[in-house]
Amino acid sequence: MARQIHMPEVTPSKNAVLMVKGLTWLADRREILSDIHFSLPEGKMLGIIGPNGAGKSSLLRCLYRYIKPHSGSITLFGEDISILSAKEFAKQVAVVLQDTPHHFDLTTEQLVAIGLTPHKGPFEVTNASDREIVSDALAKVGLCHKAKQAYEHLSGGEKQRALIARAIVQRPKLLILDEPTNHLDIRYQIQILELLRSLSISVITSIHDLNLASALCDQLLLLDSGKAISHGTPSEVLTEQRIGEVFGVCCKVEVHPQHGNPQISYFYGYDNLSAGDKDHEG
Ligand SMILES: Nc1ncnc2c1ncn2[C@@H]1O[C@H](COP(=O)(O)OP(=O)(O)OP(=O)(O)O)[C@@H](O)[C@H]1O
Repeated sequence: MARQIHMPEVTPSKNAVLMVKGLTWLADRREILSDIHFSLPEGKMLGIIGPNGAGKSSLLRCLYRYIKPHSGSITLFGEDISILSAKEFAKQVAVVLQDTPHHFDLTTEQLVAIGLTPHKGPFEVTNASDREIVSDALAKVGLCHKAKQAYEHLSGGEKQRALIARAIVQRPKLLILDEPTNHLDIRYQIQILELLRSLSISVITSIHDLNLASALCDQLLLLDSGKAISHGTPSEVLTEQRIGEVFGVCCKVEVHPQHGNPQISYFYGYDNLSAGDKDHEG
């Protein structure tokens, strides 16, 4: 049976921060992302969801200019992102990745202060107001007590929170995160996503936990085998049928008693792996 695609029209909107049209990206002559369209309204949080190998990180890499799409366009406040200078781009877009280069020599607060760079002129030194911005960001992610400690000696979850603090300090208009909750315990998963929501900036984040995505994202974009299968509110995207088709699992979707968005319960003992095993392998 043909799968139903649920994609609203991408209409140019005055308050769209980001507009993606017809984005296609190939690696080794294989189409990894196929004709992706979506737009992100200002101040909203968009969760990119989908099975392993669906193309979530590849899409984010196109958005933060690590890779160049083979066709299609990406505009930020109406401007093609490929023509922005590195500094101009960094003033508007901050990125938090899972794997970051080692920062052996830096304390946590020094790492966070790197986020100030796009807003400073050459040779400008850190002043009292910069230090306040850094300590504010450390407080927001619960890391004040680690300010003077070597960043390399933080735990995986603490490093992740320090990187989010660095992105906050950058004061971006758009924040792009690749699985920011990966290393975090459940308390910090909720806290960090709530923090991101409270920043009043537009956020695009890939996320594996569908219940967390449902609770905290305004919109979801569901990818499968490099194609956008569905885009809309969590209630529009997270249906039992679609989750079954795309992830190959059996589930029940109910209304969450607190936030009213879908709450998914998974059933065990159903071998739907063949239906869900759609990585791009081969
Ligand atoms: N540079 C590359 N060269 C070749 N193949 C690539 C490259 N980058 C990504 N791919 C392939 O593209 C597909 C999508 O990868 P991507 O990392 O974007 O998926 P994902 O949805 O983020 O997966 P996961 O949930 O496992 O992190 C995978 O099959 C991957 O092997």
